[in-house]
Amino acid sequence: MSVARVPRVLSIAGSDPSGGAGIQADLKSIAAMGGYGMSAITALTAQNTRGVTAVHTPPAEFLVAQLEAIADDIAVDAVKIGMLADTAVIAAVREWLDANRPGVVVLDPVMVATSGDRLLEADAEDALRDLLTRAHLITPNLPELAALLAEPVAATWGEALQQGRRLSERTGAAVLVKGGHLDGAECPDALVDAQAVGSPVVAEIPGERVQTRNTHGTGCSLSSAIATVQARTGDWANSLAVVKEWLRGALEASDELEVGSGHGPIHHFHHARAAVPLAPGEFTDSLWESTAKVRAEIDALPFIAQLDGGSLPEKHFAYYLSQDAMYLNGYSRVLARASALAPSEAEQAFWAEGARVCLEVEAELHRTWLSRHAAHDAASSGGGRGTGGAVPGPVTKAYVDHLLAASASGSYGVLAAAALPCYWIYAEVGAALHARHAAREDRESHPYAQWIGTYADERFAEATRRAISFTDAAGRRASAAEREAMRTAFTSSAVYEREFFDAPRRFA
Ligand SMILES: Nc1ncnc2c1ncn2[C@@H]1O[C@H](COP(=O)(O)OP(=O)(O)O)[C@@H](O)[C@H]1O
Ligand SMILES: Cc1ncc(COP(=O)(O)O)c(N)n1
Repeated sequence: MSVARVPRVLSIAGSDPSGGAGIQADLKSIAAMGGYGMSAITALTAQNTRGVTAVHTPPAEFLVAQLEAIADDIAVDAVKIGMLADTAVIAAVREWLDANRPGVVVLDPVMVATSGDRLLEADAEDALRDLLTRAHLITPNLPELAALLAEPVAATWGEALQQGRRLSERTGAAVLVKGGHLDGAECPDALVDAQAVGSPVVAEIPGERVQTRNTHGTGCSLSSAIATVQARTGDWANSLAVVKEWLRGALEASDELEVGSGHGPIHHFHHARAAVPLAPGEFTDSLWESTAKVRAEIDALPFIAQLDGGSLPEKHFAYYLSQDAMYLNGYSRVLARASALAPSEAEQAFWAEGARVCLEVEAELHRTWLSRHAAHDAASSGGGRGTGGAVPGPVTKAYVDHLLAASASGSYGVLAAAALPCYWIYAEVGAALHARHAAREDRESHPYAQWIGTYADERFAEATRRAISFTDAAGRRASAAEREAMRTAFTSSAVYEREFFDAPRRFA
């Protein structure tokens, strides 16, 4: 069999205006699998995720006109057949298939929608049985498999495979037996071909059931996707494996779509999300989201509770301040590097100002806080200018090394993402501490009242908003790989933020 690089795949099916099933699902699935999609519409439905309210079937001659227009001009590598509505439509499709004999014909014997509405007139079932012999692969769900055989619906997977073999025997086509309607946590699929040498079960792919209501159009999507991959690769078992993995991702990502209140559609392009332009704020929101666990751990640290309640040992506070001063010195150099790499003057000025402020705050720490803390001086080991004599603790050293490595990466985006948690997490932790403090009756006598007062700095809050917005813009410009490197840099810094708050307890 010849294979097509971009297979031209024709869907002969009904329209679902809500976009989740029918030709709309087929065109998305064909494109998602790398094919060029076309559609000849058999019938129009009025439906949404809750059900079908009306069906209009145009005269079969108009379907014939569509099919002829396509075949006159375009080579068709694969055909997927879905909703057929009535006997006149089935006859038109049968004649077209007999005249054109496409290399891949996948037939999804659509009878009843997920919502329970009929999509094939009851008197057309015999005509559909006859059409099955023209297909290479038939993809019934369990109720359709049973209806085509005029048998009860299979209660077990073993029974379903037996029914698949019987349908394959009767039609000469391979049957994809689908486990979507089974009870339980498993959702297997199997390719059954009565003419195969050895076992009729040519391939069986186990699958875990994805917990979601969004299964509208899974059968349509599966059948058109498998037709496309088959036209590309010429290997049914491999096509099923590829499509099943894609379908699992599409079901898992379906909640992102927020379409309708019933059985929603699947996310056909879940695998291409990295190629979609990001909305403003979307990237940094997702960075923030991916550090939710670390931030919850920070909120639960004894250091935060003790600073809040006033019981933080002075030795811990002094250690924290002296490490903060040393950190700020390194951080200032890192921000200066961000300024040097910045793609715009606004960003260049912003990071340079950040670098200057760090040195100012460091000096202020020495002038006011650190000079008062004898514990800090006792812990110092003499020497280094700008650090008050103390040496960087293990966390300070590791955090600054991580930031310096990000600045050596040469990527402005990675460096901005690495620098951001120090603004963002510190601002959030400080704002929460400050809000709780402001609500206290006894705040005048709180031993750390003055320090907690420094957390309500509107200039720092504004700088944080700008750092977020610059990092977000860098993320939007970045390639998928650079964005991943930015995420790694950001989440590592968030972990160092946690370790930094916890360091006094461990090392003071
Ligand atoms: N909740 C689910 N989790 C994982 N796969 C599913 C789920 N529901 C359906 N599938 C898969 O979707 C495809 C369509 O299955 P099925 O629901 O049986 O057919 P239909 O959509 O035609 O009723 C099959 O590959 C099946 O295994
Ligand atoms: C036009 C049209 N065709 C097919 C289906 C079946 O959908 P499902 O794949 O959920 O069984 C549908 N609901 N509408």
